[in-house]
Amino acid sequence: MDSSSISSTAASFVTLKFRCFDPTYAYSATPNHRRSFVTSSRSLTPCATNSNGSMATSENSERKIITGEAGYVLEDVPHFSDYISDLPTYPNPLQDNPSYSVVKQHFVDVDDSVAQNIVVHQDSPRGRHFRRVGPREKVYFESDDVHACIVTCGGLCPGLNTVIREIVCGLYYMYGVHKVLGIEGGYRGFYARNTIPLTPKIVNGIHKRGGTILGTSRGGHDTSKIVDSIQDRGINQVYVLGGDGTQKGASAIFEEIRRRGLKVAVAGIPKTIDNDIPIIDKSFGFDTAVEEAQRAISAAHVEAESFENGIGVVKLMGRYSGFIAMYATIASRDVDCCLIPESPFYLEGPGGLFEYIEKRLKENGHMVIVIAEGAGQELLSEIMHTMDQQDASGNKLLQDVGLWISQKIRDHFGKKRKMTINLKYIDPTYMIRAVPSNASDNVYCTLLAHSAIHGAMAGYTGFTVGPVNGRHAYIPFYRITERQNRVVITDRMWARLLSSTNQPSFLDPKKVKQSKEEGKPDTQLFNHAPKILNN
Ligand SMILES: Nc1ncnc2c1ncn2[C@@H]1O[C@H](COP(=O)(O)OP(=O)(O)OP(=O)(O)O)[C@@H](O)[C@H]1O
Ligand SMILES: O=P(O)(O)OC[C@H]1O[C@](O)(CO)[C@@H](O)[C@@H]1O
Ligand SMILES: [Mg+2]
Repeated sequence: MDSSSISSTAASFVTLKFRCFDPTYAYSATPNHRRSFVTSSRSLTPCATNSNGSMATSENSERKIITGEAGYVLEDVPHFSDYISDLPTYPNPLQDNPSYSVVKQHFVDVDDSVAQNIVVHQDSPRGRHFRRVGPREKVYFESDDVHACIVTCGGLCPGLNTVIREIVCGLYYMYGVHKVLGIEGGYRGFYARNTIPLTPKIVNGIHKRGGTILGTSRGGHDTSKIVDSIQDRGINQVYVLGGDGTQKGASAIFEEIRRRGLKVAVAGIPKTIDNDIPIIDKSFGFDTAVEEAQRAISAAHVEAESFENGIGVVKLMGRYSGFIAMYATIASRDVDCCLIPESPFYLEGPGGLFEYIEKRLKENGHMVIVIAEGAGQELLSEIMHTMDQQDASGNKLLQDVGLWISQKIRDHFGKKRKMTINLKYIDPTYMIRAVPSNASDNVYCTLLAHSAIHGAMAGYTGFTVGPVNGRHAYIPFYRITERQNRVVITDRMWARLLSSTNQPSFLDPKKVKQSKEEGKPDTQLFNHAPKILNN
C-alpha cells in the first residue's frame, strides 16, 4: 500500500480507544498521533473494540497504522494486548544483568521508530516508519515460563547456525530462559519429526559450520497441525528462520494463533541467499555468498586467460533476482558479462551476446561470463517446453542455464564461426550457500537474533526483524511477503555494472528514454518481456 492509499482509506478507519496494556499505546494517548487499524486486504470487516475496550478477535489480523503530524506514518506490528486483555507485565531482567549494566539507555524509547525513506526534501512528509527494535522496560513473560522453539525452512544460507546459536544464548544470558527446543527438518518437523533441546553448550561452536543443525525442508506447511503441535508442547515463543515462503508460513501460523487467542509470540528472521526480501537493507549470508563467489570467478578467470580464446562461465544462485551475480561481478572486476533474470538477453544478431563475445575475444583473447540461475529461462523454456515444474513449496524448478549457454556458445563459435574456443563451465551454486558465515554476517546474525528476542519478550508478535537504512526494526509480515526484491536495471547500480563490464545492455536506448518519459515499468523495455516467475 502506498502513502496515497493510506490517506485515501483514512476516512474509513475505525479509530479506537485503547486501554494502556502496553507502552506502545502511549501513541494513542498523545493527541498528535492517531492510531488506526486497517483491515488487511483479505479481510474487509473493520475491527471493533469489545466492552472493556480491548480488541475483539477478528478472522484476519488488522494492519496497525498510526498516523502523526507532518505526514508521519507508523506501520506497527501486532502485540498480545491487541487480542488478549489484562495480561500481566514484569520488569525486564536485563536491567539487573551485569554485562548490560554499562548501557546508558537500558531500554528503547516507546516512541522510537525507523524511517523507511531517508532521502527527503525540505517539504517532504515525514513518511512511513517501522517500530525500532530493542529491549522494553516491561516484558510479557517471566523467564521461567518461556518455552521457545526455533525452526529453519527453505534453502540453506550462510549464518543459519549463527542465528540459532544467538537465539539460544541470547534467551539464556539476557533473559534467563532455559527452555528452547529445536524443531527438526523445517515446518513439517512440528508434526512429523523429533525436537532437539537447545542449550548454550550444545550450540556453542555451531556458527563455524555451514548449513543448519536443525535441518530444513520445503513444502509441508500445515498450519493447523503446526499450531496444534505448538499448543500441545506448551511453546510460547516461535522463532522462524526462512525466506519469503517461510515468512508467509509464519504469518499463517500467527493468524491461527491469534484466532485461537493464544499467548504465543511468532517472530520471523528473514533468510535468503538471493537477497530478494523487500524493505530490509540486505539479508544475512548474502555478503558471505558474494565473497565465496569470488573464488569461482577467479578460477574461471585463471582458466580463461591461460588458453587461446578462453571463456569462463560461472553460474551463481538467484532464482528470480540477480543480486548475487550483480554484486559478485562488480566486486570481482574480472567479469566481462553478467546475465541476470531481470535483464533478458538475446544471443544472435547485432547487440546480441555472440557478437559481444566475439568482440571481447578479439580485444582481449579471453572473457568471463557470470550467469544467475534464473537468467534466460524464457529462452530455455521455448526450447524445452518445461516451464511448469515446481518444487515442494511451489517455486519454479529451473533449467540449468549454465550448461545451456555453454553449449550454445560452443555450437555458435565451433560449428558456425569455425573459431577455436576453450570454454570452462564452473557451477559453484551450492558451494556459495553451504559455507559458514563470515565475520560481518556473524555480527549481523547476532543483532537479528537479539532483536527478535527483545520483541517477543516485550509481547510483540507477527513480525519480522531486519535493518532498514542501517537501524533494525520490527516489520509486519505483510510488508515482507507482499513482493520480492529484484534488481532494478534502470538504477545506478546496474549502470555501474554495465560500465565495469562494458557488456551490451540488451536494451534499446530509445525505448529507455520513452519509458522514462511515460513512467512505464522496466519489463516493457524488452521485446520479450521477462516473465515474473513468482509462485
Ligand atoms: N504461501 C505460503 N503459505 C504458507 N506456507 C508457505 C507458503 N509458501 C511457502 N510456505 C512454506 O514455507 C517453507 C519455505 O518456503 P520456500 O521453500 O519457498 O523457501 P523460502 O522460505 O522462500 O526460502 P528460499 O526461497 O530463500 O530458499 C516451506 O515449508 C513452505 O511450505
Ligand atoms: O535446490 P534447492 O535447495 O531447492 O535450492 C535452490 C534455490 O534456493 C535458492 O538459493 C533460494 O534459497 C535459490 O537461489 C535457488 O534456486
Ligand atoms: Mg523463496
